[in-house]
Amino acid sequence: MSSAAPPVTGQDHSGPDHLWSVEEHLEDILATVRPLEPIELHLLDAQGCVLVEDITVPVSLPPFDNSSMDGYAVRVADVAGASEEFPAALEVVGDVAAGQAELLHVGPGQAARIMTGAPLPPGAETVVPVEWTDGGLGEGPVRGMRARSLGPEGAAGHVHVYRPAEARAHVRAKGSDVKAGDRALEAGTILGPPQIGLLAAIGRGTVRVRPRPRVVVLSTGSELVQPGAELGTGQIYDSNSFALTAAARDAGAIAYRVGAVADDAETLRSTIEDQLVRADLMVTTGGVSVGAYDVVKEALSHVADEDEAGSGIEFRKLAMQPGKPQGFGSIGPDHTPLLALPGNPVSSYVSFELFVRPAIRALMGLEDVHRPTTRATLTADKALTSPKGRRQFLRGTYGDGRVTPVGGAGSHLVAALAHADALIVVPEDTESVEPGAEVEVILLG
Ligand SMILES: Nc1nc2c(c(=O)[nH]1)N[C@H]1C(S)=C(S)[C@@H](COP(=O)(O)OP(=O)(O)OC[C@H]3O[C@@H](n4cnc5c(N)ncnc54)[C@H](O)[C@@H]3O)O[C@H]1N2
Ligand code: MOO
Repeated sequence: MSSAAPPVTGQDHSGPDHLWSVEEHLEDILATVRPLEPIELHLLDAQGCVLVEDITVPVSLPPFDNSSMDGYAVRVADVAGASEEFPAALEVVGDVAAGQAELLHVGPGQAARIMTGAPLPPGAETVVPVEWTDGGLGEGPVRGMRARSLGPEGAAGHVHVYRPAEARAHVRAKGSDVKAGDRALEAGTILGPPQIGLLAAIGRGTVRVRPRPRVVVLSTGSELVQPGAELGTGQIYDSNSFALTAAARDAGAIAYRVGAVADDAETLRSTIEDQLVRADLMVTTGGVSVGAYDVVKEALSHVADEDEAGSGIEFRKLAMQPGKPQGFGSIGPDHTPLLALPGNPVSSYVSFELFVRPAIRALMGLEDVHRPTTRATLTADKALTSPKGRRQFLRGTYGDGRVTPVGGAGSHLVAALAHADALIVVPEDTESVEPGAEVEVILLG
């Protein structure tokens, strides 16, 4: 609709017709949003969070030499040259099980039955797997040990060993994983399942991380009905608050969905005030364009705290499609950032991906706040068209270096959005893209 060129940073943004570029709006948001203060969290509560401390290993892993096989702990010389024809016959002095505190001593001509993970008993130099022995049964090689409850005699008597073993075979050395004093994890690490596993393995119960931001999602519109209820004339189901709450969780936030608020400025203002207590970031949808019932704009245009420079919500137009009308600023005593997204479902989702997701990830202290992008060859029946001066984000499916549009450009097309896994980016100065052309693609993961 507009032929305005993408604005240049530093130019006057004050005019109502000024179109902000996607980058300018995002820069503005990211300049405002600061990482949350670190807190100490239990390991599972810290999943997905950024570590803010270096973690040093207090105790080596493994903490002691232990067996990697169920078998017999023996001396190397006692099994040297052993074969099926000429097995080594050893006296079994007992069992060493994982977690057993009292250790047997293995002397010359002796063997201790040992379980995976159990400490190598003093005197023993190596482990022969049970499959290389007769398991004490005297009937040739066995496939495993009999359960202790079924065959308690297995911990005594004699065992025939059919193969030799080198020193420390099937032995996991103390400290072979990490040593006491080593750096286990560095500050800045994102705690995924393996990192949480390592922290637990070295005995850490809690860690200092930046917490997940609490994001409150609130939709507006008197036409909106909660899914599951009956639709009246002129009503539609509230899908935005569900999509965006899910998207906020997917981005790493603890997200709270507030049911749709009717188009009444006073109700909206008080609902937002009530919600501020549990919000590190507020997201609203709808009510930001130029209609007579565009209540978000009406309610939030004048919330600036006169004592605090820079507070308040500013409504602006962006050189993008969908997602042209946007509001951004801070609100309440703690200057909680608030993003007011347009109501059209695809517009709100695309806006979330471009602006809210990076804000959530910045609050988490993540370095890389953006979705991955790639270049792909456009597969389509006909050329794509895009309004001049607006960066267009079309929905598509991506695979094998190719991207195919799904549905059209309409910002009401939720079904097509549900079948897309990528956004096709058509730059501001491009009005048409031919099939076979290379395009930029944002991968939605
Ligand atoms: N005269 C003009 N009209 C419009 C303009 C404009 O520049 N001049 N901009 C258009 C664009 S672009 C957009 S985007 C929308 C944004 O409108 P609002 O943010 O005020 O959103 P609403 O009017 O409240 O709703 C728009 C549309 O989306 C549906 N909607 C809203 N909330 C939900 C929800 N939670 N779940 C599902 N669907 C929702 C709503 O029913 C409307 O159909 O303005 C254009 N108009
Ligand atoms: O720009 Mo609106 O967000 O197209 O639908």
